[in-house]
Amino acid sequence: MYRIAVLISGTGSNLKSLIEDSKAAGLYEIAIVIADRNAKGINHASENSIPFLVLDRKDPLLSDKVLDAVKGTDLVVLAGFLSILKGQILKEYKDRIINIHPSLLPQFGGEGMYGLKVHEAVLKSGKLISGCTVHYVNEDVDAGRLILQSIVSTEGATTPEELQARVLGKEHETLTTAVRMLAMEGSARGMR
Ligand SMILES: Nc1nc2c(c(=O)[nH]1)N[C@@H](CN(C=O)c1ccc(C(=O)N[C@@H](CCC(=O)O)C(=O)O)cc1)CN2
Ligand SMILES: NCC(=O)N[C@@H]1O[C@H](COP(=O)([O-])[O-])[C@@H](O)[C@H]1O
Repeated sequence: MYRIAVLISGTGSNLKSLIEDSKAAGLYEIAIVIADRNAKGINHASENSIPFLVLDRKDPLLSDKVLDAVKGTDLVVLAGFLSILKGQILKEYKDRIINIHPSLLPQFGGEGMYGLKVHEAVLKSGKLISGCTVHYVNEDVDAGRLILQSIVSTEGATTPEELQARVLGKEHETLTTAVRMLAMEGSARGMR
């Protein structure tokens, strides 16, 4: 079975959709959930008997502790994870860490661009469309190869919260689709 680790920092709605999809699809299982703070989303793990680990985002060894915890998994999924990964994990898990970002990268990404800040910037820009992006993770924030994008209209969205809610709904289907694709590809490779 294709095993994934899911990393969170917040409410975990993307984690929740991955938990539901893993049960529905049977293509992958969530081996561990890791938070870099006492995130509400941990409740989704505990309610589904999924092992979880809470780390400290201020810990200089955070990335190394994440690497230790994800060993044995096939894919690491950053689902609202707000710490920047550094060092050995990026080498050992090259092309095996993905992230979901709430804009159409390369626009509105990079250091400092997370959560509502992204949607504020999109609305301020006057763009008629926004969306979300699943991409590979490398040492440069939000600069890895794109995997999947989904588009939403910004029409009628007057607050960042309204746009966030619209984009978040698309994130759930986009992230689960991307994970299914990688799980099928990984399982097929493993069969060769
Ligand atoms: N090596 C990488 N690590 C991470 C990436 C990445 O592409 N490469 N993506 C981020 C997720 N992300 C956008 O999708 C992102 C997350 C956080 C930040 C940011 O500026 N964070 C603040 C701290 C915020 C907090 O802890 O509350 C900061 O670092 O000062 C930007 C983009 C995940 N990791
Ligand atoms: N740059 C990273 C970033 O902004 N990630 C965003 O954090 C939210 C987490 O929501 P969730 O905890 O409900 O899944 C999501 O909107 C995700 O795109």
